This record gives sequence, structure tokens and C-alpha cells, in this order.
Amino acid sequence: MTDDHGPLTEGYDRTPQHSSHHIPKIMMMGLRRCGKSSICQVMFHNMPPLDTLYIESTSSPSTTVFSSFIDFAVVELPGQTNAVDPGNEELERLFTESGALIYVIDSQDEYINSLSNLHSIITRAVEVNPKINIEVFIHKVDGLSEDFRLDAQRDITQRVTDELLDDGLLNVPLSFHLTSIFDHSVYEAFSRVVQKQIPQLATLENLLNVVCQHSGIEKAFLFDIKSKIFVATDSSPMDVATYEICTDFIDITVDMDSLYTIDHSQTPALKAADTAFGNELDGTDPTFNKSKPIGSTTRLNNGLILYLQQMVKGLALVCLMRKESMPKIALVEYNIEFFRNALEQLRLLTV
Ligand SMILES: Nc1nc2c(ncn2[C@@H]2O[C@H](COP(=O)(O)OP(=O)(O)OP(=O)(O)O)[C@@H](O)[C@H]2O)c(=O)[nH]1
Repeated sequence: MTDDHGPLTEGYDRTPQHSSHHIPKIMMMGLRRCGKSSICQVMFHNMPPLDTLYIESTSSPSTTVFSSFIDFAVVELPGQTNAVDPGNEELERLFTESGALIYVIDSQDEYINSLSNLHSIITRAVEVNPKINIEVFIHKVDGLSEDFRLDAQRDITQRVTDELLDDGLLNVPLSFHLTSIFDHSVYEAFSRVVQKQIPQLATLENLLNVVCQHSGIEKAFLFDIKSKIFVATDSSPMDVATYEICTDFIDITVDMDSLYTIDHSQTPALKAADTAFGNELDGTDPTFNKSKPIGSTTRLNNGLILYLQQMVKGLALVCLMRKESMPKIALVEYNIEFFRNALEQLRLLTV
């Protein structure tokens, strides 16, 4: 499977009939060995972080099609310092087609070269596409102490913004994220990048706020089950521990559910039911291969309830609820059913 940028990475492409030409793109750039392929492999192909040690250097652009609430393609470019050579039309076309450019900086290495490379890339990218979001991943922060991480972030932010100001570039949409593949930081950062690409984000957040208010829910996330990117959350404050518990709960639920999966492809009636639930996209993935959406509930040590319910197209609603909500679970599920219908309608508007 290929597109004109090079081989399509097949593992995450749940919609092979889609060409990546017509879907929004997120570019990934950065110097060699900064960790671009590792991020893609860990996030979209479930590679264990330690196995990234054996990844070979990327020599040509590769694309991973991400199919969730919206479909988009992550285009990873090989590490290079001369990326913005004048007349690089292919790159300019990519800048034009992309909603975001993730630039990965290896924080464990000397980053001066990265910063000058980033500066020339930003200058060219915003000239071609002023709306492109520049997302800087200050990566591999697992090797830095807490203080050092913040120092590195402050230093990099200062240098990048100063240089842009010197060039008169005042309103570049620029964000900085501390990331590592060895914890949840890279998922959170990628989630923030993806959320900015979803035109219906405000509506999704409003819907989640309404569900939380009327159901005794403390915090709710709408997750893409496979990548664990959260496409939206309600407006209550979020902490990393809550996010981690929710993603672990997705893993446990999917693993437990897979233990008892029936092979529906063998039975025409169940296959038809899969189709009705929109689960037929990837027959090899047990998560999306059943007539009933996955769901599960558990109680935490602190008395809070974790509740997971699969919504549309590989998305799951994961909520933290107070235990007082449990007697009213029928009402909660009634509200969640409304949320599911609203999601379905929103999604139909996007396709
Ligand atoms: N400590 C640490 N190492 C990482 C992290 N992410 C990636 N690495 C390591 O960094 C090295 C380079 O990673 P790659 O993903 O191949 O880097 P790349 O940017 O794709 O490199 P090119 O393909 O040459 O452009 C590998 O040994 C990874 O294990 C991280 O978050 N923390």
C-alpha cells in the first residue's frame, strides 16, 4: 500500500479504501535519531517503547493513516538539515495540506542545531500556510530531572520565540510539549495536537460537559481506543494520574474482552450485526469485531467508579464517577445513549 510520499504504514490504516490525499495531514519533522519513528510506532502500532532501540533510520517519507472521529494522516519525514531548500515543491505541498507540524527535539542531546533547523522550517511553513499549528515536542525528557525538564522547556521556548520576533513573525501558532515514549506524556501531547484538528471540538466538549453535569460524572474522556489519543474531554481540570488510570482501564477492558471474543466472521448473522455497529472496518482487530460494543465498570480504592462504554467508530467514553451515581446508573446510561446519538450525528456531518 503506497501513496506518493512513500509506503503507507499498514498497521494503523483501518480505512484502506481511503487515499491519504484527501484527508488532513499532520507532519512530523526533526533531526536524525530525535525519536520521530519511535513516537509513531509506540502510538499507532503498539510497539513496546524498549523495542524502539532497534528501529532503523527512516530514509523516505512514510504515512500512517489515523482513522478516528476524524480521519487524518501522520506524515513522517526523514531527519535532515536541508529540509527547506528553496524549490522543494513536495515539502511546500505538504505544508499547504497539513493542519499541524510536529517538530521533535531530542532534549538529551545538544539542541542548538535543532533550533536553527526548526527556525528555518517554521519560517518556510508559515509563509506557505500561515494557519499551520507548529507543535514542538521536547522529547526524551525521561532522561532529565524534573527541574531540568522545565529549564529545557523555558530555554527552548525563549530561543524559538525570540528568533521569530527578530524576523517579525509575531502570531505563529506555536505550542511546546514535554514528551517521552516511556510514559503517558507523548499520548497527552499528541491528543492536544489532534484536538486542534477537530472542527467540532467545542461541540464535543459541550456535550461532555452536559453529560457530566447531569450524571454525577467527575471527569469524562472520549478516547480513540486503539491509539489512546483522547479526542475530547469535559472542562473540569485534568491531571496526569486520572488520564493514566483511564488509559490503563482501556487496556484491561480490551484484553479481558478479547479473551471471550467470538469469531463473528464465521456467522452471517453476527457479521451483519458488526456491520450495523460500524465494526467491520478491521476484521483482524478483536476490539472492533463484536456485535456488542465493549463496556466495563470498576471501583477504585478511593471509592470513585471508573466506567467505560464504547461509542461510535472505535471511540470509547471513559468516565470517573462518584459512588453516589451508581444507584442512578440507569439514568447515567440513558444520558450516555443520548451522547452516543449526538456523536453519530456529528460524525455524519463530517463525512
Ligand atoms: N530515552 C528515550 N529514548 C527515546 C525516546 N524516543 C525515542 N528514543 C530512542 O531514540 C532513538 C532514535 O529513535 P528513532 O525513532 O529511530 O528516531 P528518528 O527521529 O525516527 O530517526 P531517523 O529515522 O534517523 O530520522 C532510538 O534508540 C529510540 O529508542 C524517548 O522518549 N526517550
